[in-house]
Amino acid sequence: MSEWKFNRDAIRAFRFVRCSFDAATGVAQLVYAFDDGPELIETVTVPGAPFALDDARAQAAERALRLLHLIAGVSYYKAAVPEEIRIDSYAIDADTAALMELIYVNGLGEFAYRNGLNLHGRIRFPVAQQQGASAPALGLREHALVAIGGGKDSLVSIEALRSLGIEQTVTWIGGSQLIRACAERTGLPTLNLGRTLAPQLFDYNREGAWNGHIPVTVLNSAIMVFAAVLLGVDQVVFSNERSASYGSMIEGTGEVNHQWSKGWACEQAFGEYVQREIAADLHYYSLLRPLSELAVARQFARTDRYDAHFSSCNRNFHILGERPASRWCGVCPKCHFVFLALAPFMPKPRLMGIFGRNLLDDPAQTGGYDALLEFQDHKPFECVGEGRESRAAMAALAERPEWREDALVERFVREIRPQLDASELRIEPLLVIDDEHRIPASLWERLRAQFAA
Ligand SMILES: CC(=O)N[C@H]1[C@@H](OP(=O)(O)OP(=O)(O)OC[C@H]2O[C@@H](n3ccc(=O)[nH]c3=O)[C@H](O)[C@@H]2O)O[C@H](CO)[C@@H](O)[C@@H]1O[C@H](C)C(=O)N[C@@H](C)C(=O)N[C@@H](CCC(=O)O)C(=O)O
Ligand SMILES: Nc1ncnc2c1ncn2[C@@H]1O[C@H](COP(=O)(O)OP(=O)(O)OP(=O)(O)O)[C@@H](O)[C@H]1O
Repeated sequence: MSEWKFNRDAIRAFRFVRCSFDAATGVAQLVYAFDDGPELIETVTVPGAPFALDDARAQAAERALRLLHLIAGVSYYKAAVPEEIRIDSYAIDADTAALMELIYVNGLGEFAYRNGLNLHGRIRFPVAQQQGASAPALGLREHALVAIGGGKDSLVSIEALRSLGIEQTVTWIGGSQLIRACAERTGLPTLNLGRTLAPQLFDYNREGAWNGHIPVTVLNSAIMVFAAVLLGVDQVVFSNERSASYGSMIEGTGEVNHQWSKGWACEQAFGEYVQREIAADLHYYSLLRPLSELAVARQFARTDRYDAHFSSCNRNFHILGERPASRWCGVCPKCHFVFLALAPFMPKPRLMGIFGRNLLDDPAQTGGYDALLEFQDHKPFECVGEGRESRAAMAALAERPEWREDALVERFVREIRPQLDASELRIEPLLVIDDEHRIPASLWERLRAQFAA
C-alpha cells in the first residue's frame, strides 16, 4: 500500500469502500479508494448528537447515508474517471444505479466538456439487488430545513416561508463565515452541518488529477436529506430557480449546463427517489422553481434587510486559498449578473451601495457582460440567468435616464440592441410564474399569491 502513487491513467477502478454513522457523535464517514490505494475519507457532521432513532428512522438514516455516499463519491471519481465502478460493502438496485448515472453524467457535464472527456456510456454503477418495497412514512414533524448559500436566492425563500408561517431552520454546510452572518441575520434557528473532504484529493489535484466542476447542489441536498432524517423533519427546501435548467449553448457541442444539479431534471429525479426510497413523508423541493432569475431578483429587492450581509460572488466560497477583499469581487460572472438582474428592481444608489461601485459604467467589464448577453460569446459556466434575461434587463435599463449613459448600457444601445428582435426584449414575459415545481400543494396557492404581488 505504501508504494501506491496516484497516476490517473493507470487507475482501473473507483471503489465505494464503506459508509458509517456514529449516532453518539453525529459523525458520518464516507470512504472511497482507487484500486488498492489509500482510503479517502470524507466526513459529514450533524450537530445534535447523540441521536436516539427508532428502528424505522435508523433504517431510513442508513438508506440516506448510502445515497449520500454514492453522490459524494463524485468529487473523488472525477480525479481519475476510471473504467470500473465497484461498491464493496452494500448492493444497489437498478433505480439507484440509474439515478447515479444521471447525476454523474450530467453533473459532470461541464467537467467532461472542459477536459475533452466523453462520459456517456462510461459511467456504469453495478446493479446487484432487486428493487425493494417503497419506503414507509416515518411520521416526520412539519418543519423545513432550508438551505442557505449566502446569496440572494435562499434569502428570498427564507422570507417567503417566514411570511407563510412555516417553521424553519436555516441550514448550511461548511465553514463559511459569510453564510453564517447571513443565517444569523435571519433571526431564525440555525444549523451548521460540517463537511471535510478527504485531504488526499488536494494532493491528487497537484499530482495531475482530472479536475473541474462537480454537481455540488445535489451533494448538499443529499447531506441535508440525511440530516432531516436524523432530526425527524419533513421538508428539505432549496432555492433553485427555473433559469438553472438552461445551460450554455456551445457551438459544435450543444448545451452544457454548469448548474445542472440546480435544474428541474435533477430536482425531479432526486426528490422522487427520496420519497420512494428514503421516507414517504420527506419532501425535497425548490421553493423558487417557478421563478426566473429576474423574478427572484425582483422578490429580493423588496427588502433591504440583507443588503450589508449577502453575497452571490462564488469567490467567497473556496475551501482553500484566497477570498476576495470585499464581498463582491466585481469582475466575475456572478457579480456581473447579479448587479444587472437587480438594477431594474432597485434604486441605483442602493445597488451601488451593495456593490461599492457601478459595474455597468466600467468598460473593463465589457467582455463579461457580452458573455452574459450571449453576444459573440456563450453564457459563462456559472450560476447566471439566461441570455434573454440579461438582454431584457439591459434593454430595461436603456430606457431609464439614470442608467442609459453608463458605458455598458450605452454600448448595448449602440452596438447590440440593433441586432436584436425588439419583441424579445421585454421583461414582463420573463416574470411569469411557472407551474412546474414540487412545492407542496398546501403552500403553493399562498406562495403563488405572494410571488404575483
Ligand atoms: C468555490 C468554488 O467555486 N470552487 C470551485 C473551484 O474550486 P477551487 O479549486 O478553486 O477551490 P475549492 O473550492 O477550495 O476546492 C478545492 C478543490 O476541492 C475539490 N472539490 C471541492 C468541493 C467539492 O465539493 N468537491 C471537490 O471535488 C475540487 O477538486 C477543487 O479544485 O473549482 C473547482 C474545479 O472546477 C470546482 O469544483 C469548485 O466548485 C465547488 C464544488 C463549489 O462549491 N462550487 C460552487 C460555488 C458552485 O459552483 N455553485 C453553483 C452550483 C452549481 C451546481 O450545483 O452544480 C452555484 O453558485 O449555484
Ligand atoms: N454551503 C451551502 N450549504 C447549504 N446550501 C447551500 C450552500 N451553498 C449553496 N447552497 C444552496 O444551494 C442552492 C444553490 O445555491 P445558489 O448559490 O444559487 O443560491 P444562493 O447562494 O442562495 O443565491 P445566489 O444565486 O445569489 O448565489 C441554494 O438553495 C443555496 O441555498
